[in-house]
This record gives sequence, structure tokens and C-alpha cells, in this order.
Amino acid sequence: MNIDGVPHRSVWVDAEDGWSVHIFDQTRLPWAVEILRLTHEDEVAHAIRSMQVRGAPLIGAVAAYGLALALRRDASDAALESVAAMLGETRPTAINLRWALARMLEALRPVAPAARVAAAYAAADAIAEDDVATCRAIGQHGLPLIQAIAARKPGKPVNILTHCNTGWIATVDYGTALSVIYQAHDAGIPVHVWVDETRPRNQGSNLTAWELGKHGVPHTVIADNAGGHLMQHGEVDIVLVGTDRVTRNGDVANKIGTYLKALAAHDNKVPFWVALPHSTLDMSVRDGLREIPIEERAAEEVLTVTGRTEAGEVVTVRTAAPGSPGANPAFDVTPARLVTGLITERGRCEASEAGLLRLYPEFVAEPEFVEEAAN
Ligand SMILES: CSC[C@H]1O[C@H](OP(=O)(O)O)[C@H](O)[C@@H]1O
Repeated sequence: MNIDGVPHRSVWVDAEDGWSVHIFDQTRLPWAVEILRLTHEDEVAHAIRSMQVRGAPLIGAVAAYGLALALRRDASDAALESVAAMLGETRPTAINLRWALARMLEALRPVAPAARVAAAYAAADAIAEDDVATCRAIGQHGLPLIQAIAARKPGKPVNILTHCNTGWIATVDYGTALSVIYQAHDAGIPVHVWVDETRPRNQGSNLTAWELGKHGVPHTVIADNAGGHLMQHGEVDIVLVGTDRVTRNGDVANKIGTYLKALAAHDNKVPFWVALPHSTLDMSVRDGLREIPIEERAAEEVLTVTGRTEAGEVVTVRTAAPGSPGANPAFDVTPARLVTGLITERGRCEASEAGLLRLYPEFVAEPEFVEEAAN
């Protein structure tokens, strides 16, 4: 995707020094496009924890580069293992983080310390390039869904509801659910996107709306609680969301509020599709509700809101009553029974073990749990 016509990526190695890592500060978007130059694994860990960088596939890619940064100072076995473990603990729900670090460990453990830095950057680059190709392919496999709806309502926009941000800023490029939307828009299909604001961090109103506006995709920001009403009144043709972890039986962990959208979609017979790259699969888990760790973030995120004043100052203000406590589960789990289907880089399938194994036959044998591989 582009920013103002400039081809862009969400993470890149500095072309001048060849080793520092650049990301956007997503806590400053859409009000300012600020680039952070990361030079130490602790800066990477902070960026992930604070959501300066966020998005399941992207945090995996950035953590991979964070490991490369650490090895520049200490490429020992002990450093390799301890930094991978530290980065793996920054956020618990998105399996992509552990998937990427497991891939890095698999690539680097056999390499002599003296050759590890070059190998680490090569492995991190491979993860990033894999994500770009994967997310582009997700868009291509999702496109027929939009085309089929458009064919049934010629000349009218396909109304798509999406939750959180699953665009190019949440991945290395293209996005997941938004990759489908971009490809439909770029193919000339009239689309309109209902953008859930996605409290508490407003990834929808801040990031998805910014991305869609930059790309000229018609959209409307709505309160998180409006989606069910719109579905009841026939204003939503399809729900398209991303995910942070899909289990072997098709359960879907995603941003808090996704489950409620799935319930409303089910009740109104609106197709509910989930877009994901292979790095979001956790085929060692069979019961998402009981086994996927749900990140509990600071209550402050619920009790406040961040925005820009008329004077252009970005501020955070408390919106909740003084003294009231808050709770902030950052994800929820949508059971497979509420998911119409999964859109992956290999094609579409039903949200079930049989569906996933048809696309990913290599997972027939239960794999070692990814977390164990990363530790
Ligand atoms: C393609 S991003 C997938 C997923 O990640 C987001 O979580 P967060 O904003 O907390 O990093 C959100 O759940 C997206 O659906």
C-alpha cells in the first residue's frame, strides 16, 4: 500500500546503516506520521507492549528484527535464547509473535555465533517478505467473495463491516481483511466499509479510517455497538475481520468485540469471514476459549481516550467518572460455529480442522506447541 503515493512497508531496515529498524509510531496516527528508529531489543519490546507497533503479523516481523538487533551486541547461545524469550513475552495472544521467534530460533541455533547477525537479518527479512506475499495472496483469495455479492447488487456498493485494524499498517504490507477490501476496490468493485471505532484503542477510527481514506475507499466510522443494528436493517453484506490466533478446530481469537459482531452476524444471517496468514495458525490448540491466553491491558486505556485538539495537540483525557475502576481484556474468542469461513494465502476454507488440513496438510500430525518451540 502507499502513503501519499509512496510505496510503503510497515517495518524496514535502515538503508544507510544497514542494521537499525524503522517502524511507524502507530500511537501517533492518524494525527502524525512519525517514524521510530529502533536500535535495541528493549526499544522493540517497548514498542510492542505500548502498541507503537501492533498487528499480529507485524509484531512477529518486528520482534524478529529485534532479535537481530540484540545479536549485534551478543550473539551467544544464552543471549539468543534469553532475548527470544523476552520478546516472546511482550504480548500473549497473537501467535504470530511466537511463530516468528520460533522460526528465528530454528534458523539461528545451528549457526555459529560469529555468523549469527547476518543470518538473523536474513531470517527476519524472509519473515517480512513472506508476510508481504502472504497478505497479498489473502486479498486475492478473498476477492471472489466480494465479487459474488457485487454481482447480486449491480451498481450498488458492497457494504462490508470490519473491526479493529487489519490493514497494511498491521502487517508488513497489504493487510489481511483490508487486503481483500483493497483488492476489491482496486478491481473497480464499488465497496463501502463500516469501520468499527474499536474501543478502547480505536484502531478502527484511528488506523483503518486513515488507511481507507488514504486509499480512497468509501467508509463510515461507527460506534462499536452500532454493527448489530446495521445488520438488522440489511446494511451489512459481509463482515470481514482479522485474527490474532486461529486454533485447529477453527476458533478465532481477535480484538475484543469480535465475538459480539459474530453473534449479530449469525442472528442476521450475514456472512462472517476471517482473514489470516499461516503465521496466525495455532494447530496445537483445540479449544480456543479455554486455551488461548487473553491479554489484559491497562484499565487506563478504557478510562481515557486519545485525540487531537483544535490546536493540533494530541492529548489523552479521562472520560470515565473519577475514581471508577476499569477492566480491559484486549481480545475475545469467537467459536468456529459462528465463523462462515477463513480466508488464507492458500485459499478459503470452512472454520474446522478438516478445512484447515485441506489447505495445510502439513499439519496432519499435531505439531509441537509453538510456545515450547520458542522457549
Ligand atoms: C492483521 S492484524 C490482526 C489483529 O491484530 C490486532 O490486534 P492489536 O491491534 O491489539 O495488535 C487486531 O486484533 C487485528 O484483528
